[in-house]
Amino acid sequence: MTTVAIVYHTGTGDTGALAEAIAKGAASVENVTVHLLQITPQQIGEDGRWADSEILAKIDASDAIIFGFPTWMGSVSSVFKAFMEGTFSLWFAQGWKDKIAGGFTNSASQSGDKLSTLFQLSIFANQLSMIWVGLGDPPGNNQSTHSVNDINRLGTWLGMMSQSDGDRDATQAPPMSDRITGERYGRRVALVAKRWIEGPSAYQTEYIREGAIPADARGWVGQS
Ligand SMILES: Cc1cc2nc3c(=O)[nH]c(=O)nc-3n(C[C@H](O)[C@H](O)[C@H](O)COP(=O)(O)O)c2cc1C
Repeated sequence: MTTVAIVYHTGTGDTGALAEAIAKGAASVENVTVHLLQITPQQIGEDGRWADSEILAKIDASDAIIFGFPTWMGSVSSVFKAFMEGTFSLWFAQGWKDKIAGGFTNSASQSGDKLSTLFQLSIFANQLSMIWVGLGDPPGNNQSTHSVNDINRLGTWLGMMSQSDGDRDATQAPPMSDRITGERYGRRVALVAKRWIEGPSAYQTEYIREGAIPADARGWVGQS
């Protein structure tokens, strides 16, 4: 059995909706158990660092960890930053060395400087000597025939990015194309982790046609 933990912070639920999509994708892989773990301000101590032994035990027992947070002020959200700093003793012990890592972030603007926060996160994972897994799908929405309904519509590689319109709540934002992209990313990380645990026979590379438009994404953003 391979275990994937999705550890995330969300302020108003948008990043949480993406975390659920990623969990769904990871859980679609046979023999994979998924823990969906939310980081909250209540778990932060007086020293400003995150601590929660129950959640930490579940993360410790996982083979892969996918981290997620909203991009705030062009940076990792403060609550998630407290989580990162809360792993300081783990860094000393290199306690997550050789676990598989992935990451996602969500914000209101198309760019919103999200790339800088994925940089921050990938450096964090590498400081812990984890093995980073990028998105693995080609960029969408970059030709005249493409649209916002494309998988990977924001065109990123380092990790998963989504965008949530500021005037929509978490039932609609991020849009379906981002949620499907998230599902695919969760599945990819779970497959890579499974290969890491069970060996090459447990894994087959999954490709996508460039600019593929998922049929059920249409209509979500009001387009036919
Ligand atoms: C304090 C704060 C800072 C923000 N900074 C950014 C930013 O730098 N770039 C951006 O695109 N959106 C920014 N936003 C918008 C949020 O990223 C956006 O509303 C996101 O969907 C929130 O996700 P959540 O519902 O998971 O909290 C900011 C929002 C807040 C509250």
